[in-house]
This record gives sequence, structure tokens and C-alpha cells, in this order.
Amino acid sequence: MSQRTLQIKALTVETQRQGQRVKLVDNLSLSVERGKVLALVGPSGSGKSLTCAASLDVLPPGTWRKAGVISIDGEVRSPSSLRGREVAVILQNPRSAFNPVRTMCSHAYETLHAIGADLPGWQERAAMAMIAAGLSEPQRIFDLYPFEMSGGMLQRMMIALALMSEAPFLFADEPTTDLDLIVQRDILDLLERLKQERGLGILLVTHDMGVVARLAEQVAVIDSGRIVEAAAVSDLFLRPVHPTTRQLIDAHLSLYGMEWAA
Ligand SMILES: Nc1ncnc2c1ncn2[C@@H]1O[C@H](COP(=O)(O)OP(=O)(O)OP(=O)(O)O)[C@@H](O)[C@H]1O
Repeated sequence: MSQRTLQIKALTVETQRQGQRVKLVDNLSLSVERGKVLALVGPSGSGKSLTCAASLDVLPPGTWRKAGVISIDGEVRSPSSLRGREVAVILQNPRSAFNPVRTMCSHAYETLHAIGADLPGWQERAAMAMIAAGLSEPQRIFDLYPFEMSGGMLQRMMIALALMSEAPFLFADEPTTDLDLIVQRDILDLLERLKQERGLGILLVTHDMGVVARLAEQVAVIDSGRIVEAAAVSDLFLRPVHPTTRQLIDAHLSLYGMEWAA
């Protein structure tokens, strides 16, 4: 494992509202290690997705990165150079991430072409990634269009596209949100296996504390663009300090009919 740690330092993202500059992400720092999952949790609109987007230079129009440095093992990197090479991405709602008029084969080619890996044998590389992501019949799936696949299959395909790049880090933004419970469990199992077998370093964006408990070692809690608490998962569940953390855990416990032990 050559690259070990991806660091986001002092990231600030701004927008303009009624003539005023507003910070959407405020001086945020995170560290993602190979073979580990760091969960970035927080309420809706707290800045989770913008943190990922700013780190890869794909911010939406009307927002910009005001400050912040991304480095791998201490070497400063331009965010756009990381995308698809050092950092692969999977998103929620896989259906909207695919071009409806292109087959899976075409998507695989495009992914490999974008990183200069569209070399002879690219189809075998694509097929191996698809098998690793749990798509056991890659030759059949190559010919399918998105509308011919279930949400779970599409999420596996998105993970396969991420694996094709052989990037050491993965940003997974709400990867299970729109999937049914059984598929959610399968996708979380798959991410866990990829973390262990490939040593992927995963930044897992979620507001679901169940997903955090299942997959992450470390958690950073974000509220209004700022990290308000960071801890190992077990410590965070046992001794949450910040009110936002307590709210997230309370909501999770009440959803599943449980209460605090003390
Ligand atoms: N293009 C944009 N222009 C202006 N403000 C934006 C833009 N995109 C997002 N925002 C604002 O930035 C803040 C953070 O948004 P972000 O999408 O990062 O939140 P999030 O934590 O990922 O939320 P969710 O869990 O709902 O996906 C929100 O207040 C949102 O309204």
C-alpha cells in the first residue's frame, strides 16, 4: 500500500446570499486512512456533500472553495487531479448517476478512458471489477441499459466503476439511502469487504447512525459546515458530547424503539 493517508485541511466553501458571503463549510479538517472507514455524519444541509465535492473540485455552481488543502501522505495535491485516480466516488440514487441511453459496457469504457486506462484488455479489467462488486455475470450486464437494472444492481455497478480505477480512496456519499433494507445490508457488507481486502480508505457520508455503527471506525460530526465532534465510533455512541451528536443518536435509537441505557 503506497498511499496511506488522505488529508483535508482547513477547507472552507462559500456562497453568496443577498450580497453577503456565507460559509457553507468552515475550516474543516479530516483524515482518511487506508483500510479504515471515516464516517462524516450530520443533519441535512450541514455541508457533507459540499465537503466531498470541494475536495474533488466538483462544487456546484454558485459555490466556491475559499481555502483548504488536500494532501496524500503529506504531499499537497490539486483536488481535480485526485478525481477517479486517487479517489473514486459513489453516490446516492445510482439511477440518476447513469446515462439512460448508454449500456454498462459504455459506462465502463468511459470510466477507464477518463483515467487513461482504456488499454487492450480493458473489458477484462472492467469484468473483474464487476465480479468484485458482486455482479457475477459481467458479459450479460455489459449489454444492459440502466432502466433494465434494479437500484441494487446499479449501486453495485457504481461500486464496480469505482473499483475499475483502482483508486486507493473512496468517497461514498449516502451509498445506501435509496435502497431497500436487504440491498442496503448487501452494499454495506460489500464496502466492508472491499475495505478489508483492498485496503480502501473510505470517507462515508451519511446521516444514518445505523450505517455508521455497521461500517465506520471513526466518526466526524458536522453541523453548519463545522466539525463539532470527532471520535472513535464506540466512544461516540457511549459518550456523545455535542448536542448535534446526541440528537443524531437519539433519533436513531427512537427509530429502532430503544432508549439510552443511562
Ligand atoms: N449550489 C449551491 N448554491 C448555494 N448553496 C448551496 C448549493 N449547494 C448546496 N448549498 C447549501 O450548502 C449547505 C450544505 O449543503 P450540502 O449538500 O453539503 O449538505 P448535506 O449535509 O450533504 O445535506 P444532505 O444530507 O441533505 O444531502 C446547505 O445549506 C445547502 O443549501
